[in-house]
Amino acid sequence: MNTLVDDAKQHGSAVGLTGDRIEIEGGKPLRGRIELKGAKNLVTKAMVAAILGDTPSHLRNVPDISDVRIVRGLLEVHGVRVRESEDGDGLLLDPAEVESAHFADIDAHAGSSRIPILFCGPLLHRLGEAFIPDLGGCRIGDRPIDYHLEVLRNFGALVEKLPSGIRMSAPEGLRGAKVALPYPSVGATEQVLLTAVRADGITELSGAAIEPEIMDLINILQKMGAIISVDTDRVIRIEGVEKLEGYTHRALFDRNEAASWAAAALATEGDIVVGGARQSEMLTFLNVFRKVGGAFEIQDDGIRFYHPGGELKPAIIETDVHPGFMTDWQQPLVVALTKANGVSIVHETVYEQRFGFVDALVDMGASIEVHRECLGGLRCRFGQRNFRHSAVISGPSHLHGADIEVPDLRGGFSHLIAALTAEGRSTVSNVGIIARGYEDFIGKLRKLGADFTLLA
Ligand SMILES: CC(=O)N[C@H]1[C@@H](OP(=O)(O)OP(=O)(O)OC[C@H]2O[C@@H](n3ccc(=O)[nH]c3=O)[C@H](O)[C@@H]2O)O[C@H](CO)[C@@H](O)[C@@H]1O
Ligand SMILES: C=C(OP(=O)(O)O)C(=O)O
Repeated sequence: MNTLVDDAKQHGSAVGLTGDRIEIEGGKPLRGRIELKGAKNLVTKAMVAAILGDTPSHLRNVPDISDVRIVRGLLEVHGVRVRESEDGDGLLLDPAEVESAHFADIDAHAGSSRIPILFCGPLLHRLGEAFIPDLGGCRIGDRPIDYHLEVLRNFGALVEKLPSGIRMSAPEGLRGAKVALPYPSVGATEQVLLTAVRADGITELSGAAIEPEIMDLINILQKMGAIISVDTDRVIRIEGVEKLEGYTHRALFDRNEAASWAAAALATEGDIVVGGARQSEMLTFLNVFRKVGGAFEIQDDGIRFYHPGGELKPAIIETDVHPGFMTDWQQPLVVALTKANGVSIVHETVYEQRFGFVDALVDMGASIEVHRECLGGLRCRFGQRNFRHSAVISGPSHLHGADIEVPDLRGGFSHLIAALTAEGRSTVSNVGIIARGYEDFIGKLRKLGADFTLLA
């Protein structure tokens, strides 16, 4: 398994980031405008969907992040020809040669992202077999893939676990199935969609996740020729079809990146216009942002997030599946909550170990305790187990500079914000990990007036 430092180097160098440490002089409000591109959590899946088409696909609004580069490499190993579109804003993905590819290099992609597991359905349809190397992604809990494997077995796939990954085959093809997820997993819902669209017959999925990125994947699949209906109560029905075409699609904006810059504006007492952000996919975030004392203005082509002056207020937040408060939003917002006047609670109900990042905030002077109990109201899956998954944040705290190390993608962004708000100088290392999901975050920080130096 890769170490954190290996991960950081891999992701940073994938996007040409020179240096893996950043020295930040805190205390300057971030001000200005930045532009978002497509969502990491949609774009990478949309790229995989291109394998299902008989003709090339054109995906627009693609961010230059390392997860996209990694999935591009994986697609190329599987015979998909990938090139930039002429407008420089997207990718052309041509799956014509998938059948003749010899994917000898697949092991080189082990541990790099979570996306390889979503290759199963499309590859089983095209080749009758698939090999999935060990997965990567953020280290925020066990991240099992039992739902994925169970779903694939329901479609008729044979699953064989090997020391280096998972081998799958479907000697008799895949057929539609009635599938119920025990928890509305985003990845497992996408697994069902990408497999059911070309399976023989009808699939009914209950307990589905309905995140906006999933809805946009459904838009893409419908453009390709799929028949999918989204019913009430987390039920999705898919009628398998024999043939799908390529698609042309502009990817949904990255609402997780938007929430991160919003939190940065609030914590640094700044004012950031996040170009490309939209209200409807961020309703839940906007409510919380307003309740803690942030202000926003919905514009035609983005959202302005700013600190309107006055005290920030504490909040009780429970992360949840959509339409709840997204788990990927909590880490940047926790930094703003360290500045609020009173006691806030953040109950993480999606991942069991997503508070590793707070140790660094405590070193910087924040008062945060993480408990095993479900604090907040909901009893979640982690309550009677040994996971420290409820954070109590007492503020306001005055953060001071420190040497800190990025633990994962969102935790890393929260560390950047903490350093930007702190008094004095901080050194944040392993920043390459942030390149997994934030396009040109160094350029954006510069544009917003942050005071920093990138170190080798
Ligand atoms: C690339 C991508 O899109 N990543 C997002 C995706 O991750 P990802 O798709 O991995 O997250 P899931 O929704 O699947 O995970 C939710 C929960 O289900 C559990 N689980 C999941 C699958 C499984 O087979 N067994 C199982 O127990 C997980 O351990 C976790 O506790 O959704 C998460 C929840 O919105 C986001 O935080 C991630 O940013
Ligand atoms: C957890 C995340 O991503 P991944 O699932 O790719 O690790 C994230 O985007 O915060």
